Amino acid sequence: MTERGLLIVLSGPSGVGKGTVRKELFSQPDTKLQYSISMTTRSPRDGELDGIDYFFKSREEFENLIEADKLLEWAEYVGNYYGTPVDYVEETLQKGKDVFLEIEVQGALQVRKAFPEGLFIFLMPPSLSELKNRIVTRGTESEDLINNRMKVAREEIEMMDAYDYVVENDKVELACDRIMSIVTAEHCKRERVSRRYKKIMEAEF
Ligand SMILES: Nc1nc2c(ncn2[C@@H]2O[C@H](COP(=O)(O)OP(=O)(O)O)[C@@H](O)[C@H]2O)c(=O)[nH]1
Ligand SMILES: Nc1ncnc2c1ncn2[C@@H]1O[C@H](COP(=O)(O)OP(=O)(O)O)[C@@H](O)[C@H]1O
Repeated sequence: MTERGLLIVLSGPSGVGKGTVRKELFSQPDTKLQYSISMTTRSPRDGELDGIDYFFKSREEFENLIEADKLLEWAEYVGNYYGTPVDYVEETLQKGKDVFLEIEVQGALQVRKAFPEGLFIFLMPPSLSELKNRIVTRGTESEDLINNRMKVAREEIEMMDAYDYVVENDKVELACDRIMSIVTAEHCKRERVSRRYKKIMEAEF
């Protein structure tokens, strides 16, 4: 039987660099991680493509997915719905592959309930002023939305204790290295536990 893959959840406040870090991780040709593309009712930003960045849905379509139990988790975040397709996650883990979710805090806490064995990583900005600086520099949000996101960000940072690891995103490459070291260490730990478990179960009694 194939060992199930590891579910890796990366979250953190808006603007901390989750998307940037995730793209950098997935640009590495030897990556074995599988990215789960989320559903959202947010409008595509310039350059974003349906089925690549997100599956873009109407509110009605999204609510139908909730009704049909097609989402592992979902959350309403700054006026839009975001959610993770459950079938993709389940099927990929079943094949023994690691699935990577990049989601906000409310959703991560729901995943924690469904997958307590998952690996939960919180991406932290070097400071709140640097966080605001990054959101402003990205230039995708109006002033109102930026203030809204900063308010939500403070509440999100308070939730970091619910995660297994906190990783600082000072430099993108360093944050990626830290995340990959955590994933590698977690695999080693699970293999050791699994070998010990097999040894106990196979022993004569
Ligand atoms: N709960 C949940 N959050 C998601 C999902 N996909 C993306 N998000 C999060 O929703 C928030 C807003 O995403 P987005 O509008 O793309 O803005 P950005 O990440 O700040 O550039 C971010 O914190 C994302 O990580 C999802 O499937 N579920
Ligand atoms: N380590 C970093 N140092 C400086 N700027 C960064 C870093 N990581 C991300 N950024 C910038 O911060 C902004 C927000 O990053 P993004 O990945 O969109 O954040 P999130 O997905 O968490 O909302 C972008 O303009 C991005 O280029």
